[in-house]
Amino acid sequence: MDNNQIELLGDNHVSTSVETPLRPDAFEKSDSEKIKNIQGHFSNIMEELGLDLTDDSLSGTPYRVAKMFVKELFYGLNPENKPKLSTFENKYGYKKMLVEQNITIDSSCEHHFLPITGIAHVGYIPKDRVIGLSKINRLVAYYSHRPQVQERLCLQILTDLQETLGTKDVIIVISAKHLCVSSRGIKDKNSLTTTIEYGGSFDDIAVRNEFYKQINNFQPNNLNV
Ligand SMILES: Nc1nc2c(ncn2[C@@H]2O[C@H](COP(=O)(O)OP(=O)(O)OP(=O)(O)O)[C@@H](O)[C@H]2O)c(=O)[nH]1
Ligand SMILES: [Zn+2]
Repeated sequence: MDNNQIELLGDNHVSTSVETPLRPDAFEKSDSEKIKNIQGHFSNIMEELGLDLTDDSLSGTPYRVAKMFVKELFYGLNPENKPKLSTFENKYGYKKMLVEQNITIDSSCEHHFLPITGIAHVGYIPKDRVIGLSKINRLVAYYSHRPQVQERLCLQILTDLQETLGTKDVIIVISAKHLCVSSRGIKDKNSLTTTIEYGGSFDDIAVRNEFYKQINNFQPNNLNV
Protein backbone atom coordinates (compact mmCIF):
# COMPACT_ATOMS: atom_id res chain seq x y z
CA MET A 1 0.00 0.00 0.00
CA ASP A 2 1.48 3.39 -0.90
CA ASN A 3 1.05 6.58 1.13
CA ASN A 4 -1.77 7.86 -1.08
CA GLN A 5 -3.70 4.66 -0.47
CA ILE A 6 -3.12 5.04 3.30
CA GLU A 7 -4.50 8.60 3.16
CA LEU A 8 -7.54 7.36 1.19
CA LEU A 9 -8.14 4.46 3.54
CA GLY A 10 -8.30 6.91 6.44
CA ASP A 11 -10.54 5.60 9.19
CA ASN A 12 -11.83 2.71 7.09
CA HIS A 13 -9.04 0.33 7.95
CA VAL A 14 -10.66 -2.87 9.10
CA SER A 15 -8.95 -5.21 11.45
CA THR A 16 -8.93 -8.79 10.17
CA SER A 17 -9.47 -10.61 13.46
CA VAL A 18 -8.88 -10.52 17.19
CA GLU A 19 -5.35 -11.79 16.55
CA THR A 20 -2.52 -9.29 16.16
CA PRO A 21 -1.50 -9.43 12.49
CA LEU A 22 1.93 -11.08 12.59
CA ARG A 23 4.22 -12.30 9.83
CA PRO A 24 4.71 -16.09 9.65
CA ASP A 25 8.44 -15.56 10.28
CA ALA A 26 7.86 -13.17 13.21
CA PHE A 27 10.06 -15.06 15.67
CA GLU A 28 12.70 -16.62 13.44
CA LYS A 29 15.23 -13.98 14.44
CA SER A 30 16.50 -13.78 17.99
CA ASP A 31 15.81 -10.68 20.09
CA SER A 32 19.45 -9.63 19.82
CA GLU A 33 19.35 -9.88 16.01
CA LYS A 34 16.20 -7.76 15.97
CA ILE A 35 17.77 -5.17 18.29
CA LYS A 36 20.85 -4.97 16.08
CA ASN A 37 18.78 -4.51 12.91
CA ILE A 38 16.34 -2.00 14.42
CA GLN A 39 19.32 -0.04 15.79
CA GLY A 40 20.57 0.33 12.19
CA HIS A 41 17.13 1.30 10.88
CA PHE A 42 16.63 3.86 13.63
CA SER A 43 20.06 5.40 13.00
CA ASN A 44 18.93 5.92 9.41
CA ILE A 45 15.71 7.62 10.56
CA MET A 46 17.65 9.95 12.86
CA GLU A 47 20.20 10.75 10.17
CA GLU A 48 17.41 11.39 7.67
CA LEU A 49 15.98 13.90 10.13
CA GLY A 50 19.35 15.64 10.08
CA LEU A 51 20.56 14.62 13.53
CA ASP A 52 24.28 14.26 14.22
CA LEU A 53 24.76 10.78 15.65
CA THR A 54 28.32 11.55 16.74
CA ASP A 55 26.90 13.80 19.46
CA ASP A 56 27.37 12.18 22.87
CA SER A 57 23.73 12.52 23.82
CA LEU A 58 22.41 11.02 20.57
CA SER A 59 24.91 8.27 19.83
CA GLY A 60 23.26 5.72 22.12
CA THR A 61 19.70 6.48 21.05
CA PRO A 62 19.34 3.97 18.17
CA TYR A 63 20.37 1.09 20.44
CA ARG A 64 18.21 2.40 23.31
CA VAL A 65 15.14 2.66 21.07
CA ALA A 66 15.73 -0.77 19.52
CA LYS A 67 16.08 -2.40 22.94
CA MET A 68 13.03 -0.54 24.21
CA PHE A 69 10.91 -1.77 21.27
CA VAL A 70 11.95 -5.42 21.47
CA LYS A 71 12.34 -5.93 25.23
CA GLU A 72 9.95 -3.40 26.73
CA LEU A 73 7.18 -1.77 24.69
CA PHE A 74 6.50 -4.75 22.41
CA TYR A 75 7.56 -7.78 24.46
CA GLY A 76 3.93 -8.94 24.31
CA LEU A 77 4.22 -9.77 20.61
CA ASN A 78 6.17 -12.89 21.48
CA PRO A 79 4.01 -15.72 22.90
CA GLU A 80 7.09 -16.94 24.79
CA ASN A 81 6.65 -13.89 27.03
CA LYS A 82 3.07 -14.70 27.94
CA PRO A 83 2.67 -14.98 31.72
CA LYS A 84 1.87 -18.40 33.14
CA LEU A 85 -1.76 -18.14 34.14
CA SER A 86 -1.98 -20.74 36.87
CA THR A 87 -5.56 -21.37 37.92
CA PHE A 88 -6.68 -23.32 40.93
CA GLU A 89 -9.75 -25.17 41.99
CA ASN A 90 -12.56 -22.98 43.29
CA LYS A 91 -12.50 -24.88 46.59
CA TYR A 92 -14.17 -22.16 48.60
CA GLY A 93 -17.07 -22.20 46.14
CA TYR A 94 -17.03 -18.42 45.59
CA LYS A 95 -19.59 -17.99 42.81
CA LYS A 96 -20.27 -14.25 42.86
CA MET A 97 -18.58 -11.49 40.93
CA LEU A 98 -14.89 -10.76 41.38
CA VAL A 99 -13.67 -7.35 40.23
CA GLU A 100 -10.04 -6.43 39.62
CA GLN A 101 -10.06 -2.71 39.00
CA ASN A 102 -7.78 0.22 38.19
CA ILE A 103 -5.30 -1.97 36.33
CA THR A 104 -2.69 0.16 34.60
CA ILE A 105 -2.78 0.27 30.80
CA ASP A 106 0.50 1.18 29.14
CA SER A 107 0.18 0.41 25.48
CA SER A 108 1.07 1.79 22.07
CA CYS A 109 -1.12 2.80 19.19
CA GLU A 110 -0.37 0.71 16.11
CA HIS A 111 -1.23 3.54 13.73
CA HIS A 112 1.29 6.06 15.06
CA PHE A 113 3.43 4.13 17.57
CA LEU A 114 2.50 6.63 20.28
CA PRO A 115 1.48 5.75 23.86
CA ILE A 116 -1.98 4.70 24.96
CA THR A 117 -2.28 5.11 28.74
CA GLY A 118 -5.19 4.44 31.01
CA ILE A 119 -6.87 1.93 33.25
CA ALA A 120 -8.73 -1.35 32.85
CA HIS A 121 -11.33 -3.01 35.04
CA VAL A 122 -11.94 -6.74 34.78
CA GLY A 123 -14.81 -8.67 36.32
CA TYR A 124 -15.67 -12.35 36.22
CA ILE A 125 -17.97 -14.86 37.84
CA PRO A 126 -15.99 -17.98 38.76
CA LYS A 127 -17.07 -21.48 37.79
CA ASP A 128 -14.79 -24.42 38.70
CA ARG A 129 -11.44 -22.61 38.45
CA VAL A 130 -10.19 -19.32 39.86
CA ILE A 131 -7.09 -17.36 38.94
CA GLY A 132 -4.44 -15.62 41.04
CA LEU A 133 -5.36 -11.94 41.09
CA SER A 134 -1.99 -10.69 39.87
CA LYS A 135 -2.30 -12.93 36.80
CA ILE A 136 -5.13 -10.72 35.56
CA ASN A 137 -2.87 -7.65 35.82
CA ARG A 138 -0.05 -9.57 34.11
CA LEU A 139 -2.30 -10.65 31.26
CA VAL A 140 -3.46 -7.06 30.72
CA ALA A 141 0.18 -5.93 30.67
CA TYR A 142 1.14 -8.69 28.21
CA TYR A 143 -1.52 -7.83 25.60
CA SER A 144 -0.90 -4.09 26.14
CA HIS A 145 2.76 -4.45 25.20
CA ARG A 146 2.08 -4.73 21.49
CA PRO A 147 1.24 -2.17 18.86
CA GLN A 148 -2.52 -2.09 19.49
CA VAL A 149 -5.90 -0.64 18.80
CA GLN A 150 -7.96 -0.39 21.96
CA GLU A 151 -10.82 -2.52 20.64
CA ARG A 152 -8.51 -5.44 19.86
CA LEU A 153 -6.69 -5.08 23.18
CA CYS A 154 -10.02 -5.33 24.99
CA LEU A 155 -11.06 -8.43 22.98
CA GLN A 156 -7.72 -10.19 23.35
CA ILE A 157 -7.88 -9.87 27.14
CA LEU A 158 -11.53 -10.97 27.21
CA THR A 159 -11.13 -14.07 25.04
CA ASP A 160 -7.97 -15.19 26.81
CA LEU A 161 -9.59 -14.87 30.25
CA GLN A 162 -12.73 -16.68 29.07
CA GLU A 163 -10.59 -19.57 27.86
CA THR A 164 -8.33 -19.64 30.93
CA LEU A 165 -11.22 -19.47 33.40
CA GLY A 166 -13.47 -21.87 31.47
CA THR A 167 -16.38 -19.44 31.51
CA LYS A 168 -17.89 -16.80 29.24
CA ASP A 169 -18.82 -14.73 32.31
CA VAL A 170 -16.13 -12.09 31.93
CA ILE A 171 -16.28 -8.32 31.38
CA ILE A 172 -13.58 -5.78 30.65
CA VAL A 173 -13.70 -2.00 30.49
CA ILE A 174 -10.74 0.05 29.31
CA SER A 175 -10.58 3.86 29.50
CA ALA A 176 -7.50 5.32 27.94
CA LYS A 177 -5.89 8.37 26.52
CA HIS A 178 -4.30 8.12 23.07
CA LEU A 179 -1.36 10.44 22.54
CA CYS A 180 -2.07 10.31 18.81
CA VAL A 181 -5.30 12.15 19.61
CA SER A 182 -4.01 14.41 22.42
CA SER A 183 -0.54 15.41 21.25
CA ARG A 184 -0.78 15.48 17.48
CA GLY A 185 -3.52 15.59 14.86
CA ILE A 186 -6.66 17.00 16.52
CA LYS A 187 -4.66 17.62 19.78
CA ASP A 188 -7.64 17.08 22.03
CA LYS A 189 -6.14 17.01 25.51
CA ASN A 190 -9.20 15.87 27.41
CA SER A 191 -10.92 13.12 25.50
CA LEU A 192 -10.80 9.55 26.72
CA THR A 193 -11.66 6.39 24.81
CA THR A 194 -13.67 3.70 26.58
CA THR A 195 -14.17 0.17 25.28
CA ILE A 196 -16.42 -2.41 26.94
CA GLU A 197 -16.47 -6.09 26.04
CA TYR A 198 -18.25 -8.91 27.82
CA GLY A 199 -19.95 -12.27 27.46
CA GLY A 200 -22.08 -14.85 29.27
CA SER A 201 -23.95 -13.53 32.32
CA PHE A 202 -22.75 -9.98 31.58
CA ASP A 203 -25.14 -9.89 28.61
CA ASP A 204 -27.70 -9.22 31.34
CA ILE A 205 -27.88 -5.47 32.03
CA ALA A 206 -28.53 -6.05 35.75
CA VAL A 207 -25.26 -8.00 36.07
CA ARG A 208 -23.38 -5.36 34.09
CA ASN A 209 -24.84 -2.66 36.32
CA GLU A 210 -23.58 -4.46 39.42
CA PHE A 211 -20.10 -4.38 37.88
CA TYR A 212 -20.37 -0.71 36.86
CA LYS A 213 -21.56 0.21 40.35
CA GLN A 214 -18.52 -1.47 41.83
CA ILE A 215 -16.01 0.25 39.56
CA ASN A 216 -17.67 3.63 40.12
CA ASN A 217 -17.40 3.21 43.89
CA PHE A 218 -13.64 3.07 43.78
CA GLN A 219 -12.55 5.43 41.04
CA PRO A 220 -9.30 7.15 41.98
CA ASN A 221 -9.72 10.92 42.34
CA ASN A 222 -7.21 11.58 39.64
CA LEU A 223 -7.24 8.95 36.90
CA ASN A 224 -3.83 10.20 35.84
CA VAL A 225 -4.22 8.99 32.28
N1 LIG B 1 -10.61 2.59 16.36
C1 LIG B 1 -9.42 2.99 16.81
N2 LIG B 1 -8.81 4.00 16.17
C2 LIG B 1 -7.62 4.40 16.65
C3 LIG B 1 -7.01 3.85 17.77
N3 LIG B 1 -5.84 4.50 17.98
C4 LIG B 1 -5.76 5.43 17.02
N4 LIG B 1 -6.84 5.38 16.20
C5 LIG B 1 -7.23 6.19 15.05
O1 LIG B 1 -6.71 5.70 13.86
C6 LIG B 1 -6.99 6.68 12.87
C7 LIG B 1 -5.95 6.68 11.79
O2 LIG B 1 -6.52 7.49 10.82
P1 LIG B 1 -5.75 8.14 9.57
O3 LIG B 1 -6.66 9.16 8.96
O4 LIG B 1 -5.21 7.03 8.70
O5 LIG B 1 -4.49 8.82 10.29
P2 LIG B 1 -4.18 10.35 10.57
O6 LIG B 1 -4.15 11.11 9.28
O7 LIG B 1 -2.94 10.40 11.39
O8 LIG B 1 -5.46 10.78 11.42
P3 LIG B 1 -5.65 11.99 12.45
O9 LIG B 1 -5.30 11.44 13.81
O10 LIG B 1 -7.11 12.33 12.37
O11 LIG B 1 -4.74 13.11 12.04
C8 LIG B 1 -7.09 8.00 13.63
O12 LIG B 1 -8.43 8.44 13.56
C9 LIG B 1 -6.73 7.61 15.06
O13 LIG B 1 -7.39 8.40 16.04
C10 LIG B 1 -7.69 2.79 18.42
O14 LIG B 1 -7.23 2.22 19.43
N5 LIG B 1 -8.89 2.41 17.90
ZN1 LIG C 1 -2.49 6.55 16.85
